[in-house]
Amino acid sequence: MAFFTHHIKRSFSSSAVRNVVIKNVTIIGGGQMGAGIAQVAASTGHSVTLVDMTDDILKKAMKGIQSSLRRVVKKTFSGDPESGDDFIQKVMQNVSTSTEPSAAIATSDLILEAIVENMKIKQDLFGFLDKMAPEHTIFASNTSSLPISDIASATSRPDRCAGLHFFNPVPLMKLVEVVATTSTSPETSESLLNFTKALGKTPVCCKFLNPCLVCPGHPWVHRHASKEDIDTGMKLGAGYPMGPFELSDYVGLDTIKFIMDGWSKKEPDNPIFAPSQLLNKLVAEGKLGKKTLEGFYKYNK
Ligand SMILES: CC(=O)CC(=O)SCCNC(=O)CCNC(=O)[C@H](O)C(C)(C)COP(=O)(O)OP(=O)(O)OC[C@H]1O[C@@H](n2cnc3c(N)ncnc32)[C@H](O)[C@@H]1OP(=O)(O)O
Ligand SMILES: NC(=O)C1=CN([C@@H]2O[C@H](COP(=O)(O)OP(=O)(O)OC[C@H]3O[C@@H](n4cnc5c(N)ncnc54)[C@H](O)[C@@H]3O)[C@@H](O)[C@H]2O)C=CC1
Repeated sequence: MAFFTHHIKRSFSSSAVRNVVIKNVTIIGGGQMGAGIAQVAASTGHSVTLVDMTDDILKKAMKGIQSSLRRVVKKTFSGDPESGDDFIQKVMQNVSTSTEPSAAIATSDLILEAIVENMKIKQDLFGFLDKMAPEHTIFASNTSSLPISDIASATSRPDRCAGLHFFNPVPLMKLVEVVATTSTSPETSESLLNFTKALGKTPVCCKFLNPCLVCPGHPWVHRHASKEDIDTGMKLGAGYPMGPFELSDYVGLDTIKFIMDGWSKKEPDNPIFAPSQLLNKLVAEGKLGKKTLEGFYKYNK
C-alpha cells in the first residue's frame, strides 16, 4: 500500500499523556467492522477517516454505510423521512476515505485498526503508524483474539495502546470491550471508555478478550445433528438470535479460521481448538460466508 512507503519521521517522547477527548478518528480497514465503526462514530458527530488499500474497497464501504444508515433512520426518523435524509447526509459528510492517510493521521486523536486478523500485519501497521502519529494519539485494535500487548510492542507508546472490541453488526450491537494491558495507562482507558459512551455503546473493561466463538465446523458437532437443526435448536431452544453456523458465516469464515488457528497454536492439546477440516476446506475454496455468498450456507445477493 502506498502509505506504507510514505513515512513522515517524527520523534516523540513516550511521556504520559493526559486524558484525550476523542473527536478525530482514523479507522484502518474498511471491511465489515471498520465500516460499521466508522458509521457509528460519524453518526455521533466524530470526524472519521476510513482507510483501506484500494478506492474500490472504500467505495463499497461507503455504499454499505449508506444502506445501513437507511435501515437505521427508517426506525429513528419514522414518519419524518426528510429529517432522516438530512441526518444521512450529515453523517456521510463526517466520513472521508483515503488510501494515503498521512494527513488524517497527523490530526487523529484515535487510530483504530480493523484489518485482517494477523499478528504480523497488525504489528507492521502499528509500528508504521507510530512514526507518523502525534504524541497524544491513542492506538486501538479491534482484534477478536490476538493479545493487545503483542500488537502494542511494535510501538513506542504501549501506554497509549488498548483493545477496543466491537461486535458485529456494529450499528446494532451495544457492547464494546475496552481491553487494557498491563502497560495501558489509566488515562488511555478512561479516554476510550468516554469515547465508547459517546458512541452510544455500553463498554465493559477486561484484561483479556473473551473467546466468543467456538468453531461449529467440528466433526463432533456434526455427529450430533445437522447444521440446520443445530442452528434452529440454538435459536428456538437457547434464545440465540443466530445459530452458530449462521453466525460464523456472518462473522466471516476467514476471520473464524484466524481466531481458531491462533487459539489452537496456544492450546494445541485442547480438543475444542483442534483444526476443523470442514472449516479449512471452505476457506480454501474461498467460501467465506455471507460476504462471498457461500459458507456453511448459500446466500442470495
Ligand atoms: C467475532 C468477534 O470478535 C465478535 C463478534 O462480533 S461475534 C458476533 C456478535 N453478533 C451476534 O451475535 C449477532 C447475532 N445476530 C443478531 O443479533 C441478529 O441476527 C441481527 C441483528 C444481525 C439481524 O437480526 P434479524 O432479526 O435476524 O434480521 P433482520 O430482520 O435482517 O434485522 C433486524 C433489524 O435490524 C436491522 N439491521 C440488521 N443489520 C443491520 C445493519 N448492519 N445496519 C443497520 N440495521 C441493521 C434491520 O434493518 C432490521 O430492522 P427492522 O427491525 O426495522 O426491520
Ligand atoms: N467479522 C466480525 O464479526 C468481527 C471481526 N473482528 C475483528 O475485526 C478485524 C476486521 O474484521 P472484518 O471487518 O470482519 O474483516 P474484513 O475482511 O471484512 O475487512 C478487513 C479490511 O481490512 C483491509 N486491510 C487488510 N490489511 C490492511 C492494511 N494493512 N491496511 C489497510 N487495510 C487493510 C482489507 O482490505 C479489508 O477491507 C479483525 O481483526 C477481526 O478479527 C472483531 C469483531 C467482530
